[in-house]
Amino acid sequence: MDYVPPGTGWPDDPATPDTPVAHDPAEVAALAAGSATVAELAARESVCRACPRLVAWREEVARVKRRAFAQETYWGRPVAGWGDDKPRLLLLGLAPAAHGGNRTGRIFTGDRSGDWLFASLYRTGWAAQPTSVRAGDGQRLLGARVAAAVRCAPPANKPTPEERATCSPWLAREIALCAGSVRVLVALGGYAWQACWPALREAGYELPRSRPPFGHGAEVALAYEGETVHLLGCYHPSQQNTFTGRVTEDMLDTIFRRAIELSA
Ligand SMILES: O=c1cc[nH]c(=O)[nH]1
Repeated sequence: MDYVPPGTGWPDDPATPDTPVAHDPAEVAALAAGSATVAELAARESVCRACPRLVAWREEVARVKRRAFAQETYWGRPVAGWGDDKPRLLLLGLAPAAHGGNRTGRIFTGDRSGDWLFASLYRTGWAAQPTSVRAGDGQRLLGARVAAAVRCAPPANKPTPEERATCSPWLAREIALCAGSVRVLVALGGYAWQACWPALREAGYELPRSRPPFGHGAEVALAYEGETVHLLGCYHPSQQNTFTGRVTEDMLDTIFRRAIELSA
């Protein structure tokens, strides 16, 4: 087996061997819509097999592994959202990294982007620890939740438009299940900014007629059941951005401090 089968004791595995599996986009939509809790949603999406290219890639990466992690068992499955079930802050990324979330089973955990992200969340009071290295490491998000627009690690970090559309009901349902408490959403990168727009509409948010351009510090006021909710843009803390100085620690901290102000 090139991935962790459900129900075999992986810390935080939300699924059991009986969890229903989606094999095509229609099943994704039905199972996502029928999920009454974030735990149920996480269980269902964590065994999804609807995108053949992504299933093949996530399992191939889990079989071949990176040399540094050769002794580890890779998760090799879709990576659900993670954190507080009733968050004030919802963070949205692109997709699990091949040797990050696809290895550890927890989004942004065990990759360089996550090192930057969790350090900033810790400095600004949204995380209990400055690092997130593996499921069961004691990390906790404090009033925050992190999810990815696409739940499986994609080849070259680039999901196809069809894969994004197939995965969208999982994202939309997670946004809907958290909407009662969320005051601020942060899109980490332009991909998440684009992907969250239809998912927010499907989740019941009122959006401006046209989507404003993505930028670091961009702010859009949305409404959910009469309450104002803020969408913030933040450059993705990818190695490409952090190596080149396009994103600095201060820039990330500024966004998460702004999220505190807006969610107070
Ligand atoms: O969006 C994401 C999620 C995890 N790791 C990344 O590098 N990007």
